[in-house]
Amino acid sequence: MTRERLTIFDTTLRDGAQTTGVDFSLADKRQIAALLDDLGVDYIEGGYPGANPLDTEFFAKRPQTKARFAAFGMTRRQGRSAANDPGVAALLDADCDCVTFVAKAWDYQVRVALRSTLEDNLDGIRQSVAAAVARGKEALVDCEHFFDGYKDNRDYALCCAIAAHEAGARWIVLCDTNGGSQPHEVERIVAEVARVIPGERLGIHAHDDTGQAVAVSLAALRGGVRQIQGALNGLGERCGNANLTTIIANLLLKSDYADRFEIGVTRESLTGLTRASHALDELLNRAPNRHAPYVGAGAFATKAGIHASAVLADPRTYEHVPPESVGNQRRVLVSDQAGKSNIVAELERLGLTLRKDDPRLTRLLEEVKEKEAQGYAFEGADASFFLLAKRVLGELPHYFDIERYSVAVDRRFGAIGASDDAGAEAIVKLRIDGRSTISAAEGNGPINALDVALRKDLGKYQSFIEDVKLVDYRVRVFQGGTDAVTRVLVECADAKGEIWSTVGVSPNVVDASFEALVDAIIYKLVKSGAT
Ligand SMILES: CC(=O)SCCNC(=O)CCNC(=O)[C@H](O)C(C)(C)COP(=O)(O)OP(=O)(O)OC[C@H]1O[C@@H](n2cnc3c(N)ncnc32)[C@H](O)[C@@H]1OP(=O)(O)O
Ligand SMILES: CC(=O)C(=O)O
Repeated sequence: MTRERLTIFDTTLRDGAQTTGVDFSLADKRQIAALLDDLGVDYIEGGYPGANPLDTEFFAKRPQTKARFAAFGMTRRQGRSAANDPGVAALLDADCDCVTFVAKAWDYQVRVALRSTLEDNLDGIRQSVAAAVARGKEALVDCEHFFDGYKDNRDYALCCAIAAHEAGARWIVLCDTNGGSQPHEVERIVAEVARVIPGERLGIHAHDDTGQAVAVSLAALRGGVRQIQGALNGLGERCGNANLTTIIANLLLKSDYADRFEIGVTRESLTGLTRASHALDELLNRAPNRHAPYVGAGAFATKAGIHASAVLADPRTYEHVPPESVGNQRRVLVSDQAGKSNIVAELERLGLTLRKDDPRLTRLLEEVKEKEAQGYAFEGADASFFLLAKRVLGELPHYFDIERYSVAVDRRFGAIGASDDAGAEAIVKLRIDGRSTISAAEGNGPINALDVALRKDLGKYQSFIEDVKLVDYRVRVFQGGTDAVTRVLVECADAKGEIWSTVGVSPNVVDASFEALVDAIIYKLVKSGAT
């Protein structure tokens, strides 16, 4: 059966720039465009030339993409002709393949927001589209508030869409701008519109204000649209746009869509989806959403013991698609919810083999549960779990003893006009092979000072840890109040790119940090084969 071609339109660089807390640089925009192009989307909406210097500069030297490159902006302002509107001129002059005009499609918005007449708005749509077509650009019209408008004044909303179509727009995009529409409404309305304008000219642009933008987009597809708009990781105004990361995976992996439709993203490039999603977060300096469908670290993570034992028998018992299909991976977590199956799986991932009937496994599981009850969390500290397992198995080499450490925090208040000065000093005393070493270090804070002092002189082991870098440090205080227990998670990396996490727990944040730092060093020594 031949499949119908479906068009994917990405607006990460335009609507995504309207996300609270997102502030793209020019370099970010270029990298994101390349990321999207590698993925295989059909259109990349680059931004709004003329609205701000960044977007104007971005369009002055457009990225070279296989995807069609779109400039976004509004239809001509009221009281002006399209030929005499600097905003429209900036769009027509922009180095792009197509222009997306945003146009009001709800009579109430025309009256209240534009303070214009219904006829002038229609004329603005016609003139703007015609001007783009005359300049040899493909035109798209985002019919803003289309669904709310349709429910309020069906005829006017349709007139806007028809005006765009008749003026020569390639795509008429029905927008759920306020994000309040329900999937069943959208499916019905799209099916009605598709009786007037062919579905292969219709698109959907949905916002996620009811948490249903993906469902709304897929409902619109069932209703008849053949273009889906969205943004990577669901970036966008307010609660975001339809999450293209999720939509693309659904379209390729769910047979209802995959059997009927073909998209530019291939099954092969789908295996880069998790990487692309995380690369975007990295550029934005945001932690990836662990719970994101398909690409989150938790999307294929199994915590419950009962699930783990089934997943080990056959992953399909608790996985709706194979994690590799989207470039993600299966994880079986170790925690107080674990059974022996979780432990066996995690040990195996860490390179340790233990049979399920080995009595040491029972001891290890008991230790895990006991430590978790004290506040440890091994789920995010695989290296500490590895060391615990090695200890229980009697396989952990003894490298050094810690005799003591101390830390002093110092703050000097400057004279008027001079700046304040804050810092910390730490001393760490170790015994290695019967010899005491004492190291002192300064740092910008107590943990930094301790970290530097601990790694300053490890005697014969020093060469094994030279390339260790602390890359993340997180503190969680639980049980409230000043007598609370503190959990510290530390993430380290080495020159080979290996990353490992350790945990420390104590009522004292410095002590918890020291425990996690020591585990991080011992893990590196074990992994390096130091004896
Ligand atoms: C649904 C969406 O997400 S649309 C996303 C739009 N994106 C953005 O707004 C981000 C970039 N925007 C901007 O930088 C600025 O708003 C600009 C440069 C476009 C315009 O700035 P200003 O000229 O200062 O106008 P301002 O933003 O205050 O108001 C928008 C104006 O456009 C008019 N307008 C809004 N939509 C349309 C439209 N589709 N067609 C014609 N005019 C429109 C409004 O009536 C208002 O007119 P007014 O200035 O006569 O009151
Ligand atoms: C065009 C657009 O971003 C919207 O209507 O939501």
